[in-house]
Amino acid sequence: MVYKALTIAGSDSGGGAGIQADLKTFHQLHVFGMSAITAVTAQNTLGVQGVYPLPLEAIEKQMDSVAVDLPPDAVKTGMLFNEEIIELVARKIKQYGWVRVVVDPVMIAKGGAPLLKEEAIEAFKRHMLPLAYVLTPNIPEAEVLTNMRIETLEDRKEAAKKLHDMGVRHVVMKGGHGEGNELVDILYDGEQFYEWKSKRIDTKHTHGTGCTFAAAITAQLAKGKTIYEAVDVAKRFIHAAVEQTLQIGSGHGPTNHWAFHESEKCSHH
Ligand SMILES: Nc1ncnc2c1ncn2[C@@H]1O[C@H](COP(=O)(O)OP(=O)(O)O)[C@@H](O)[C@H]1O
Ligand SMILES: Cc1ncc(COP(=O)(O)O)c(N)n1
Repeated sequence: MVYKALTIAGSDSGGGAGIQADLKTFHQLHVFGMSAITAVTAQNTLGVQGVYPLPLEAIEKQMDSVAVDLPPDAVKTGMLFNEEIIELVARKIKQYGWVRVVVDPVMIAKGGAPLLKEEAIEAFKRHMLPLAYVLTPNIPEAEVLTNMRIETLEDRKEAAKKLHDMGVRHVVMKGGHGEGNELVDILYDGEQFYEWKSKRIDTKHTHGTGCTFAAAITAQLAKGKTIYEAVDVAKRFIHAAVEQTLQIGSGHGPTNHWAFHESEKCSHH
């Protein structure tokens, strides 16, 4: 059986985040990767040098081409940039009845460049949250989406509940932006909280962590795994990718997309 996943996201010329991170991650997890590019970014480990959204027609055609011939088993969205793209992508997801949809609320690149326009945040909330089988905010993104300050673990749980009330089926809040040596990612399914704790690795090479993590969840969902199993593999995937960093570029380098596969060779996920 060949499982297929589609990523609807921005291109990162530097290869560490966006479409490139998603496809590399799908591939490492043995899922056939497909893409609909929303915007092209000129980007490297030092920052974002240019953002070029694609015409709506080009985005729509890519989604149509994939949908009619290569129906995906799971879908991921990343950089959506503006209100028009958000509305289009939401409309097409509904049109094709895609259910296993992982929405990564990409807002700003590590260096501060906006990947979602501020005036598009309301549209994002309105159109994308109800379509999210899984939403994967980091802490600052969860703060923007819920209009609340998140400091304690209790705050994170309260924000997760709010996001669930806003239409998200499963909230996976990432703890990379928290404090301390221990890092906690949480999952809320509307009833229960689950936690994944790990050691915070001391590195500046975290470009693309969010994309890679959400792509790993998407790949596992494409294979029919439960959300819990999917987050479990994604957590191990990103931990290996951050731990065995590649040391390329002179800024915030990418994660190592092949580290997980190398460390778990011969096992089937
Ligand atoms: N320094 C780190 N050491 C280990 N895991 C990390 C580190 N930074 C991020 N992660 C993991 O990478 C994923 C993305 O984290 P986060 O930084 O919160 O999101 P984003 O990359 O979207 O800002 C999470 O699963 C988080 O636990
Ligand atoms: C095209 C594109 N999409 C997303 C990100 C966010 O990356 P991160 O995973 O580090 O939050 C990025 N830098 N570029």
